[in-house]
Amino acid sequence: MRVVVPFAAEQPKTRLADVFTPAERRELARVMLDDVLRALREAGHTPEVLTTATIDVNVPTIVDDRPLNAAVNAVLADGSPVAVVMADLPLATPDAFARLFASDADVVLAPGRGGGTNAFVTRHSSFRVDYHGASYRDHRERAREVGASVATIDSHRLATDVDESTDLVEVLLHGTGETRRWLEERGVRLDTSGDGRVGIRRDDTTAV
Ligand SMILES: Nc1nc2c(ncn2[C@@H]2O[C@H](COP(=O)(O)OP(=O)(O)OP(=O)(O)O)[C@@H](O)[C@H]2O)c(=O)[nH]1
Ligand SMILES: C[C@H](OP(=O)(O)O)C(=O)O
Repeated sequence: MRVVVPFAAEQPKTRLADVFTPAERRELARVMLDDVLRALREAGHTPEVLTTATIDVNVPTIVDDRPLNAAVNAVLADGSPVAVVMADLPLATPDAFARLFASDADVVLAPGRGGGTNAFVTRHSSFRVDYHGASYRDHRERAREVGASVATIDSHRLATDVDESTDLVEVLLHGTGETRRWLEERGVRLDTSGDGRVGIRRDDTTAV
């Protein structure tokens, strides 16, 4: 099955502007992409990157500068089974991906924290994406509308996409790949000083 990884190459991770400079956000996006590609390869897949601009990466790329939905739906228009896996899932492991691919439902969804769709498999030629907002809920409805059977994968590792600074807590606690190392090298640390949830701070800046 084709496995396609959408990647915003140019101004990624804008919701992390309170923690990282634009250059750091590009680096972070790339190191997360590399972690995802490594886990997919170790799970036995041959991923392709669907990127908004040319990047130097040792897997096949499709360059498409249209918005996310248009670019992914152009891939789905082929009608063949395909998996779409977001590039910002640094906790993803081969075992977590194996669960995604093990289900034989027509549409298999891995929801993200906060309502998104972090990965899916479709074996139904009419299924199309409608990302943003509560896209997990929207994708379930879309799948049902086209008569597809639907399964949901309950996985902390696949549900953890890195959008906001609080998501970095999960990477520092549970990461096993390069993204955790990259964060630690840049002085990103757990902040356990508060009474409530653990946060993050940077050694070289004020707490965030
Ligand atoms: N090909 C493609 N991929 C995209 C596009 N927008 C986002 N992505 C990818 O889709 C996944 C989820 O996107 P977001 O969480 O919105 O990531 P982002 O756009 O880098 O972050 P924000 O600027 O904070 O929204 C990530 O793998 C992105 O790299 C796009 O327009 N085209
Ligand atoms: C693309 C979007 O990602 P999020 O903004 O939820 O990370 C979604 O999954 O619908």
